[in-house]
Amino acid sequence: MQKIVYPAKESWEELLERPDNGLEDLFDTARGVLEDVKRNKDAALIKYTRMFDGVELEDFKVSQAEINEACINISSDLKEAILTAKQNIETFHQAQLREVKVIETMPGVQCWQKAVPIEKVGLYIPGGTAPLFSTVLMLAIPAKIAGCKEVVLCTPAGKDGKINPAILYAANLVGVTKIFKLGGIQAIGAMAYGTETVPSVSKIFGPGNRFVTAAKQVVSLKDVAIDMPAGPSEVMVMADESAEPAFIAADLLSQAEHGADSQVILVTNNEALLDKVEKALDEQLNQLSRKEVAEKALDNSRMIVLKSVDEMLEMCNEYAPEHLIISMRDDEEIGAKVMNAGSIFLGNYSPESAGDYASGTNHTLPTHGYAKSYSGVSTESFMKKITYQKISEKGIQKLGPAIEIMAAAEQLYAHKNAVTVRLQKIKESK
Ligand SMILES: NC(=O)c1ccc[n+]([C@@H]2O[C@H](COP(=O)([O-])OP(=O)(O)OC[C@H]3O[C@@H](n4cnc5c(N)ncnc54)[C@H](O)[C@@H]3O)[C@@H](O)[C@H]2O)c1
Ligand SMILES: N[C@H](CO)Cc1c[nH]c[nH+]1
Ligand SMILES: [Zn+2]
Repeated sequence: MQKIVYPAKESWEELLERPDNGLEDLFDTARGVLEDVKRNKDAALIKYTRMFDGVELEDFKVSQAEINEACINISSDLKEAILTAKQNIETFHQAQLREVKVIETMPGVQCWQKAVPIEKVGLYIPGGTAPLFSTVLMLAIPAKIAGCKEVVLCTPAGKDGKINPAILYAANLVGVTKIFKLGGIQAIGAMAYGTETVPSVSKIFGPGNRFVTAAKQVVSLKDVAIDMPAGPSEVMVMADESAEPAFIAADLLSQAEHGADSQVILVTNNEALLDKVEKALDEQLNQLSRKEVAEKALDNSRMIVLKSVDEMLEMCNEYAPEHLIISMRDDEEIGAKVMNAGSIFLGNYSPESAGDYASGTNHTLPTHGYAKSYSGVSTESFMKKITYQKISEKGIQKLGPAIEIMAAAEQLYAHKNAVTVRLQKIKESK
């Protein structure tokens, strides 16, 4: 990991650059594949699954027999752990449902807003390098709490043509049964446009690699809504002298092992930490099965020493990390000043992995600086809001003249008349 001490402000932008994942070229690739899936449906899915996943498949739908078999093959320890996570994620996401509140903006003018579920949603579960069954919980639980009627799940099959049993177990546990063996751009195309076997949906959720992220962005331009661009994982650790170097190294590696295009950044006001963290990284790297992937991600990564906590905050807000760990004495006070981050972990005992799996918060989060403008997935992401209003005779008498004047000023006389005819009727009835 590159070490940088007291960088000049002018160099920050360059320092904080994400690894170039060639997204521009990817958009062209994605467009081509998506067009083909739209036109040739299942035939295109067969072709691209062979081409990109190296799997020969005729039927993408996972059968109930496959789900049942997967459930038998999960150890009781893993089942128990998944249940703990499920409970916490349910508790946190259930609490996000809001009550409908009727607001009287003026006498006789009542307005309210009701959230209703998006009826058909598609969940993408990454499976290229690691089968992220935890993502099933993160997406399907809020979808069910929101009340979505149709939940479609796509995830790539392994070379044996099978889906990892833990993904099927988690899906079955939360009541998702429309599961398809599809990954990458073709999975996004199938859910966006529908094919002979895969139903189309109104909104697509889920993280994924750069191909998946590019495809989601392309289909979102006109065909279907998406949650957000949730690409290669990243973490920023803000640390002072109270931080534990071994914990920092572990947290950096936890996101580095996701992929070679992940990025991890340490920002500190304590220069002495750098060597200690570097040593801990070397020790811990050797114990990882995904050492090579993590090493590549560390090449994209930096340790930066800044002069003050204010500068550290400024850098964090400029970078807008997907995950932010604050291992500092005043963690809560500093955390309250953060404007741009997907999810924040406070103190020495809140590892980022807790949010990835089981504390209850959602791990589907905006990456690549999108935390400046997007939130992570929540129950609300699976809902849309409808506003209602009910205006009484008294209400339209009070509000009507303002509407008439504004409509006339915009020269929209039919708008004005919709009020005028009502006011006249009230006058005549008196
Ligand atoms: N931001 C978040 O919330 C979040 C959460 C979890 C995971 N992630 C990220 O998700 C990603 C998961 O990536 P993954 O690769 O393991 O799984 P994936 O399922 O996202 O991608 C695998 C698919 O990519 C397609 N693909 C591979 N090479 C291709 C090529 N050359 N051309 C076209 N398509 C190709 C294949 O069809 C394959 O099925 C990681 O980058 C991880 O960091 C992000
Ligand atoms: N850290 C990932 C989000 O960037 C989520 C995840 C799933 N499993 C492990 N981690
Ligand atoms: Zn993770």
